[in-house]
Amino acid sequence: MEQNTLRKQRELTDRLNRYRNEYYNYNNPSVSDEVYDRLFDELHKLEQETGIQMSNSPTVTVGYPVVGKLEKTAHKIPLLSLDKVKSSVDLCRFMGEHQVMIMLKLDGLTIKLTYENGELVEAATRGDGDEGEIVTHNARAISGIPAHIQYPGRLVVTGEAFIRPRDFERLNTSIVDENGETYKNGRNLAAGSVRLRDAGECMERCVTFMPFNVLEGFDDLPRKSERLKEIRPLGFTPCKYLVTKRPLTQAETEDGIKQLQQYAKDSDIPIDGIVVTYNDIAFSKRCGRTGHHYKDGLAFKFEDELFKTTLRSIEWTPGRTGEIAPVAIFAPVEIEGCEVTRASLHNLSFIEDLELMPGNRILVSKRNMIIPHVEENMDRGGFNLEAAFPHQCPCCGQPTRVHETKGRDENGKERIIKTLFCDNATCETRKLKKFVHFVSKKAMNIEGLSEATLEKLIGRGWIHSYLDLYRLDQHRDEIIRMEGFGVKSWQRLWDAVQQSRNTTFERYVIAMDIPMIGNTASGVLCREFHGSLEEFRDAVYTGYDFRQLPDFGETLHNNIHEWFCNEENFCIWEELQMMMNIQKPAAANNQAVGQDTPFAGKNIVVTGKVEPYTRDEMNSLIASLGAVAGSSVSRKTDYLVCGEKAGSKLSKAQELGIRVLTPNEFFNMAGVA
Ligand SMILES: NC(=O)c1ccc[n+]([C@@H]2O[C@H](COP(=O)([O-])OP(=O)(O)OC[C@H]3O[C@@H](n4cnc5c(N)ncnc54)[C@H](O)[C@@H]3O)[C@@H](O)[C@H]2O)c1
Ligand SMILES: [Zn+2]
Repeated sequence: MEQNTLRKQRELTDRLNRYRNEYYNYNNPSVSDEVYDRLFDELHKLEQETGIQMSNSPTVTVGYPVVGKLEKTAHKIPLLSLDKVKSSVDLCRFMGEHQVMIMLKLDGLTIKLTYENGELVEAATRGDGDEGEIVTHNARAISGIPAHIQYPGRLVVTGEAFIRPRDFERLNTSIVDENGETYKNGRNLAAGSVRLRDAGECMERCVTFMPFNVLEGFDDLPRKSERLKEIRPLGFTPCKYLVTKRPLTQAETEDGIKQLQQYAKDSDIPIDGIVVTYNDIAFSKRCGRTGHHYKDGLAFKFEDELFKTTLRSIEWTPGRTGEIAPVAIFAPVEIEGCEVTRASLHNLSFIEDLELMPGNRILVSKRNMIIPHVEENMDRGGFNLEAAFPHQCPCCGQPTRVHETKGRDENGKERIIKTLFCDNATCETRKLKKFVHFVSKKAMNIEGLSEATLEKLIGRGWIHSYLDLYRLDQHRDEIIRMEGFGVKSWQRLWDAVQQSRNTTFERYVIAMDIPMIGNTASGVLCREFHGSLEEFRDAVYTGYDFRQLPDFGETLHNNIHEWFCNEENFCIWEELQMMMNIQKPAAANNQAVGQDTPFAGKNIVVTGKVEPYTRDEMNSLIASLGAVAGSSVSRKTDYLVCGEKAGSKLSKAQELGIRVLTPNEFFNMAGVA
């Protein structure tokens, strides 16, 4: 038992350290803070039981040793973390009779600023508490850090560098991390930005600094709040706080927290809780510390709730590509007033990582308040991959296959991802999903042909191939007699089928379901091959290299060639076309526009705000010029149209020597000014 507890303790320590490294060094954690904090509490409990703490335990250390390339600096006074509580009762107990400051817990990363005789001499991160990274070069790129102050001698302030939620929302559409993925939240982006080596790039990230403590200086003032007040005239904007005048009741405490929360919301300041700290500095010092935190303060953290339930089963359903997707079915839990019983498990690797087996107790959340997500398995152990998935397709009974791809996990990190496949092209569910795709809005857009109706028609044996949809009138009388059908609904359906014959290059290509060819790629192909399906097909047969097209890579290139190599695909491609009337694309009809401007055939990326146009409107304008609207800046980009408050795309374009246009220049050249 003792041995088991110790092993578990070691395992938890290692796991938490792995998460800390991801979080602090790479700004890219693989679990949510809720899960991290729960595991942390679990480890803490075990340590109390065994009386043993590993020297690298996260409960006795802070942050994580830094691995970055920036220069390091030692902290004379260690910068520690905060102890956490989850209830206002615990908070009141902590406050007792003492005067406290109730402050915003800013959600960013800690920065320490050192001034000597009025000059900023160093800005540093917290790092592992004893040693941080020097980020002085970025100080002028962060708002709220005065370079010179009217203060003789030494002044050291600590505070938080953060990105306002509204800025994050705007920036996050264009900024990606080293893996090309967008940042999960403002904290990670702030941490990534402050540690950039290029101050220019940092500047674009709109990072703000707010002090929450004066570490050295104003030594004659006995209270923290007084020292914080004194730095305001020096040019700082300290973090918002309330100072208690007498002991607060629980209701008053909760009220104070609400007030601060509202303030943060109104002022667009990101917080993840409230900090309470004793105001008297001499008393605070006497409280002492642990390896992890000073004992004079506490954090009351707001967290997304996790709901405990039991995994009943895993449902496997093949999709149209043959990939069999797993869904967790669990005992009902009520989340935000809705009963939830299902959550996607994404793929086999996700199940393997969580070691999920029916009967396990699991924690479920609603990520961003919307999508149910299985966060954690509380009963790990005894997992066996082979037993975790069906070896026969649940639909057609054919053997399944585990497919391994180099991919990225849900946080954007590269890894091998295992997915389950049914390779049987005639697998009924696969077939059904293919038809669902074929008739969908983006593809042939046959209105009113629902999945349920398709299932019935396939079940009766009336549709085997897409062509059969256009011959459905052969079964008109039987369809009219079908349950839920009648003359009117048949007529509506048949009209919709007829209507869909008037279609476009893009829709036709999307409907064919070439792997990974969707809206964007089909648009590119349409422009490249002048809206002609024949020209596109001929290009395939003469070995056209699709990698030369914007945003087309090796995989897309191969997908197209492989698709056309399949005899059946090719027959459908040709035969179905004869039933269609393919409309010419707008740009080709409107040659004059396309040829008059320098943009025809060019790849144009837009960044920042281009008033009064929305991004969609800009993209259609670009398309109408016979150009391609790219989503990211690369060597294939010809022009970057740079609106207000541009992000990292601008520096990328400058780096690559790509021509940058102001919106006005662009409109002039396009002749739409
Ligand atoms: N998801 C993951 O994998 C992962 C990994 C490691 C850590 N984490 C998260 O980070 C937390 C630990 O990080 P931490 O040690 O920085 O602790 P913390 O962020 O919970 O609290 C301490 C920090 O709060 C900040 N702070 C903000 N406003 C403050 C104020 N007014 N007064 C004092 N301090 C203030 C300071 O930077 C201080 O260092 C964990 O609880 C977890 O939520 C997550
Ligand atoms: Zn199957």
